[in-house]
Amino acid sequence: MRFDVVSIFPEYLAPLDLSLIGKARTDGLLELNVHDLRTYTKDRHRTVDDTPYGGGAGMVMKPEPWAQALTEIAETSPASVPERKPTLIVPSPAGEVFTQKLAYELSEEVHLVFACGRYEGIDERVLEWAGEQFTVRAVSLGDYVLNGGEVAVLAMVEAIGRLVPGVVGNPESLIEESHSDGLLEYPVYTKPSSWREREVPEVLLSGNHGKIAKFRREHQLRRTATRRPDLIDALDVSSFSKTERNI
Ligand SMILES: OB(O)c1ccc2cc[nH]c2c1
Repeated sequence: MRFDVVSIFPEYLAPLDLSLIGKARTDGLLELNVHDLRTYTKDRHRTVDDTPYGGGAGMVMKPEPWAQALTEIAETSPASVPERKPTLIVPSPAGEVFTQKLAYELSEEVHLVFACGRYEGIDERVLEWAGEQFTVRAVSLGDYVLNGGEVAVLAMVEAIGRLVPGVVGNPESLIEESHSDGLLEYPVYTKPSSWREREVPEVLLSGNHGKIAKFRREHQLRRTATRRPDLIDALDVSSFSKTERNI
């Protein structure tokens, strides 16, 4: 999987040199190229923004530097072959919401390109123009607004990259995590079994794997129903036991 990120703050992406994603890059499982948008400006002030047509507060990112940067990336893309285009992800509060389902879908791609907007956003014509060379998707982390796309890209690259085979050492750990089965994950405990007068649930010390699995499933359902009732509505409960349906 190759990632390319274009930003006016390339140093914002430095955390992707660390930990799991950093090791996957060293091991050759992931490739990450970060590009400074100002490299693709032509004026002495390296201008990337200008005032909005129609008036209004703030500035808008000029289209031409983006076209230069994205064209260069597309020309070297492993996905720029007949019947296949690289995917261009544009973080935006006006985008589809990023979910674990979308992370899995995108982890199947060979080349993801991220365009980090700043100011009031990128000239809309860039997203229209880019559709010739890319599959373009505007994506939001959630219903709140950041100051630019970089933080969203950090989250998405980690969420997507960790799903690429070989990146996470034990793939089984991807199975029982939140959202992998539509539910939130169960509570976890470790030593000591008694801590500040709080005990680990007895069943987890029993060695009875059937009872442990039942305990964990019930806590997944209870936690999801309490914290994210919206996820319950989306579940296919036809496989649930009578007890599970009444939690
Ligand atoms: O909240 B966001 O995901 C986001 C993304 C891009 C820009 C550009 C200016 N503000 C932004 C916010």
